[in-house]
Amino acid sequence: MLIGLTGGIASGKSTVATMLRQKGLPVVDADDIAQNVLKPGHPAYEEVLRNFGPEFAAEDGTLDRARLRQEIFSFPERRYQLNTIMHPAIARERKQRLQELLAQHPVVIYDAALLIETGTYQEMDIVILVACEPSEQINRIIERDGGTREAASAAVNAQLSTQQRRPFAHFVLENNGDLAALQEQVNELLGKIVH
Ligand SMILES: CC(C)(COP(=O)(O)OP(=O)(O)OC[C@H]1O[C@@H](n2cnc3c(N)ncnc32)[C@H](O)[C@@H]1O)[C@@H](O)C(=O)NCCC(=O)NCCS
Ligand SMILES: Nc1ncnc2c1ncn2[C@@H]1O[C@H](COP(=O)(O)OP(=O)(O)OP(=O)(O)O)[C@@H](O)[C@H]1O
Repeated sequence: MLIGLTGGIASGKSTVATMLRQKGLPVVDADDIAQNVLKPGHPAYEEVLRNFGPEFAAEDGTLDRARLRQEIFSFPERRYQLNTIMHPAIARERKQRLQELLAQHPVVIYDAALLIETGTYQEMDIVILVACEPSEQINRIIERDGGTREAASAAVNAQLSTQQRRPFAHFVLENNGDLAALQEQVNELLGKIVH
């Protein structure tokens, strides 16, 4: 069984993923794959620099992630341009990693913010949504990543809203409370889907 875990930026997906790993479930993280695909030498890395310009490389040759992040959340057309390069490359690595894990485990989790936007939800047996108020997402982004309220708000607005995601979800974890409340919902959910 392949379970998709999704939700907006800083909604709490990685926190839920950690709770699931603690219960012994393997999790593949789309952000991890994206980082891998953007390592120097990878074709997607070369293509990003060709499209965005050499100023997006840091002095050591690695990609300037903070700069690219600011660029894609400021300009929608730049975001589409990055998505066009990244999403096919992410999809290739996703399929390979998930296939390998599914050969060894009865349940595998795929954690991706853009699960619905990219259509990847269609490959999942079950979709779990981590739901969070936008104001809370913005607070968590500022606390975790720093930056301005405007930048945090732009990142939230670059994605589907929680309300738009709800119809795609089989289960929803409401994450506006504390970590204990989230853990309780995760435990309850696991009781329903893993026997
Ligand atoms: C722009 C990049 C370099 C910024 O890196 P940074 O280390 O600052 O952030 P990180 O990788 O941890 O991403 C944080 C979150 O930003 C959001 N996000 C990232 N890319 C996008 C995008 N293209 N559109 C909307 N939201 C996005 C997601 O919620 C993600 O979880 C990086 O996010 C990236 O490579 N993005 C493109 C790949 C992608 O679409 N990733 C999401 C996979 S579902
Ligand atoms: N219930 C909670 N109480 C307190 N802090 C929380 C809670 N849920 C998440 N957080 C914190 O909010 C931040 C965002 O959570 P997390 O990294 O799990 O989100 P995410 O959805 O994986 O984000 P991204 O899409 O950016 O990868 C983290 O610093 C996390 O520790």
